Amino acid sequence: MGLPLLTITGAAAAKADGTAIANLQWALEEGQHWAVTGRPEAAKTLILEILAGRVAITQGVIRHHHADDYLRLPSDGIYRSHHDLVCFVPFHHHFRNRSNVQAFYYQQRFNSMDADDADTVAEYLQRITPKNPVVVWTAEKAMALLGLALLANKSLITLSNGETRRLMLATALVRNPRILLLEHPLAGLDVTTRARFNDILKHIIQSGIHVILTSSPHEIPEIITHIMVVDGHTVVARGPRETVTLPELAAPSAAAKLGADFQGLLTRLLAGHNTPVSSPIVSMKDVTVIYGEKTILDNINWLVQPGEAWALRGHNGAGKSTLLSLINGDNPQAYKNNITLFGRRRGTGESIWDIKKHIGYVSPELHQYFPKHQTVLQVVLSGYFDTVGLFRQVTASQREAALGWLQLFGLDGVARERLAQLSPDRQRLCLLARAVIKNPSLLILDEPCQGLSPRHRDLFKAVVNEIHAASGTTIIYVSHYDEDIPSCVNRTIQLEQGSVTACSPS
Ligand SMILES: Nc1ncnc2c1ncn2[C@@H]1O[C@H](COP(=O)(O)OP(=O)(O)OP(=O)(O)O)[C@@H](O)[C@H]1O
Repeated sequence: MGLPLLTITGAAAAKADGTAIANLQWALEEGQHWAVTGRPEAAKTLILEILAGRVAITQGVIRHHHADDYLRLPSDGIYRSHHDLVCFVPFHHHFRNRSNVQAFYYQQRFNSMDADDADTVAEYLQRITPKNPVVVWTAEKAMALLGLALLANKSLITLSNGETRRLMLATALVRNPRILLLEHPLAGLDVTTRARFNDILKHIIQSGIHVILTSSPHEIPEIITHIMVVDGHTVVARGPRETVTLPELAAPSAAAKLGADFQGLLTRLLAGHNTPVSSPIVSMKDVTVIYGEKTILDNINWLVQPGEAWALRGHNGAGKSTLLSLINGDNPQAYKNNITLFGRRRGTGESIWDIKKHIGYVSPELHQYFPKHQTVLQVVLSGYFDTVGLFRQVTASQREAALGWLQLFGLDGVARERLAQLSPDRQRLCLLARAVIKNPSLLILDEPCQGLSPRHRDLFKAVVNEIHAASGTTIIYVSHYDEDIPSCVNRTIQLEQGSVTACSPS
């Protein structure tokens, strides 16, 4: 047997938020494909970041034998490094505009004019020049595998969350790596794509790529041959799949319960709730959204009464986020439609702030575009003002409430860290605290649990149940996973290709 592709001996690394890995010993042999599972989420990601060279190790050695032949190639004026053959697909993605000077902003996709400033899917993929001379994956082949061919001429900024996740994977393939690192590749994908994912991986693996991914224990794709289990700062088990005992799976709890200590804190935080709204929260009549030639929402009728809790469901690209953008004031097409929010018809002189003051909101897009330079405490406090970051003075009681929410979500120890220094799952918890802090009349939770550990997911579901019960808050909840949906959600609206295909109870 030849040398392993990769070896790690005695490696240690740490991040500012306390995430750390100590004494990592590991080898990747030819033909092996690994899942990193266990907890916390951030430590699993840290292992991928170490392998990707994104976080430097402070002890130990990593050897990249997989790149030995590549590094011996004539340089031809190209700077070669083993990094050229390792591709990391993080949970978050950052596309830039055509001139590469500016990151997108999060409402930009709903302003179709701005879409011209972005590459199309095909342009973006064709622009990638792999350094690896062995090219297996062209843009066309990657688009075909990931069901992106129909989206080839779409502007990047207009893609839905699930479509974007698929594009990120295609981007990595077109770089033709030998080792592909995938952070929670299934998150954000709809049920059908998740079911196909093992097949997608099979094609990738058959092309000679070695896959290492992070995963929850119950979602490890069949094709994965080896498992590494993380607990805290260390790897507690690793080896062939059949020999590794998986960490106990958190039972998906339909009605997760809060511990007694949290219960008292939450009751205090929910005291002094918003004044109940009597008119319908949302009334949509024949709502249609068209971009260019494409109808994104087609004649939608939907009535949401105060205190109702809805699941908004549908495949990737069905139109869920677009529908929500009409409610939270982010989409200018709301004016052309017959939409009444909180008793006031859209387009009758109200400002977007008049709408947003009633709404607490979180979504993958908000997370992706949220500026990360402010502190965790500032980010949570910004929820009072519906601004993306804090730009105002706050009162002592607002500050106290923010610290209370941070305590509830286990983030009080990092209140003064910048958001950027937190792992994505903790950033998400911070944005969830931001969404609920003002006790809004309407909570719009678009894939709120994406990237959370089962424990944090259950905590958040319990919080939502409690908010709904104690405050009569209206809830609209989007998720591709049944187990992510809190038990208080008892109504469903289903979208397919922009049309309502089911609404229950009707
Ligand atoms: N400005 C735009 N121009 C053209 N197409 C757009 C625009 N905005 C959204 N779309 C398209 O509309 C469709 C619906 O997108 P939307 O984000 O609402 O889907 P979604 O149901 O939220 O999907 P996901 O589950 O992946 O988040 C997608 O195919 C998307 O590419």
